[in-house]
Amino acid sequence: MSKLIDGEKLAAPLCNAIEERLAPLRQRQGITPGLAVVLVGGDSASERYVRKKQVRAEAIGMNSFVHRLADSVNNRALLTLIEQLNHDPQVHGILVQLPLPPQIDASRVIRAIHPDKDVDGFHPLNAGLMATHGNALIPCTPLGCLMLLEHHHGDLSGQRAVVLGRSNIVGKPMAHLLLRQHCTVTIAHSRTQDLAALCRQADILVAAVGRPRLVTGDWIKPGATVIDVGINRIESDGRTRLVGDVDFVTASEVAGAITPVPGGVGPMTIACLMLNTLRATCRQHDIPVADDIVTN
Ligand SMILES: Nc1nc2c(c(=O)[nH]1)N[C@@H](CN(C=O)c1ccc(C(=O)N[C@@H](CCC(=O)O)C(=O)O)cc1)CN2
Ligand SMILES: [Mg+2]
Repeated sequence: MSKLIDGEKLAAPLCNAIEERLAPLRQRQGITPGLAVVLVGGDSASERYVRKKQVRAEAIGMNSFVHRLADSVNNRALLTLIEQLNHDPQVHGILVQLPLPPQIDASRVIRAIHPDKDVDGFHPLNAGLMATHGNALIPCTPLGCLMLLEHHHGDLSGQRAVVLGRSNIVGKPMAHLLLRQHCTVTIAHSRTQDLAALCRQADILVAAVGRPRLVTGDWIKPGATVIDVGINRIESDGRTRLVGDVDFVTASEVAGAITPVPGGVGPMTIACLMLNTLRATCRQHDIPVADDIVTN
């Protein structure tokens, strides 16, 4: 049986370390980091994730501002709100919860967020800086995956990594982060031929395709480290269950280490958002950025 990579266990000390940095910021500089989350519509999963962000931010002593907009909102109203938040000195981090309804131009919305406040790291400037080893705000889910990998796997240099999925939110930034750690990286996707054979070559396999239990044990190299980013709700035995992109039962018989769903990547996504909000705050106030909390 493989080792379980527990996301809650790593997220908790990370959040504690961030919380410890907030007291001196508040006492010596009078600064409380502020996170603004924009939620469009009433999607229940998005509601839950936004709530998690709000609860965690408040628990560690940040200010949290949630802006709810109707599902029918137009581009102009959303862009106007972002412009206000860009200029609000109480707000150090801005994110727009995805997905957005079809009438909204998501890429224009992301580009409207000031790059210094872009705590999701989705703005093209941050994406470009990350790809060129610059000082970027890094997308929370891939950053969390990297921390889990480094914690459990140690030095990643020379490891063969396969990233399943090419989204701007997870797949592409994950591949860049692994490359930065000197892995040999392949990005696989729906058109990749013989996906199973490719995955079997991976020392590190990151699955982020949104296909429930796609990756089974026979796709995994014995001893590999498997990071499951998928969060899929499926009906099973008359109830709704949360499963990943990896078939945990068969995969855990082969992998050396594996993240569960829930309790793996998800908690690290939220913790890394707190870290990005702290980093964005420090940068906006020209305070040395809390880089010693984690190094990547
Ligand atoms: N603007 C953004 N939108 C979305 C992002 C993002 O990073 N920025 N990522 C996902 C959703 N997401 C954060 O927003 C997110 C997803 C899941 C979790 C999480 O804690 N998952 C738990 C299970 C929770 C459940 O019961 O559903 C876990 O895996 O343990 C946190 C954040 C898409 N949109
Ligand atoms: Mg507390």
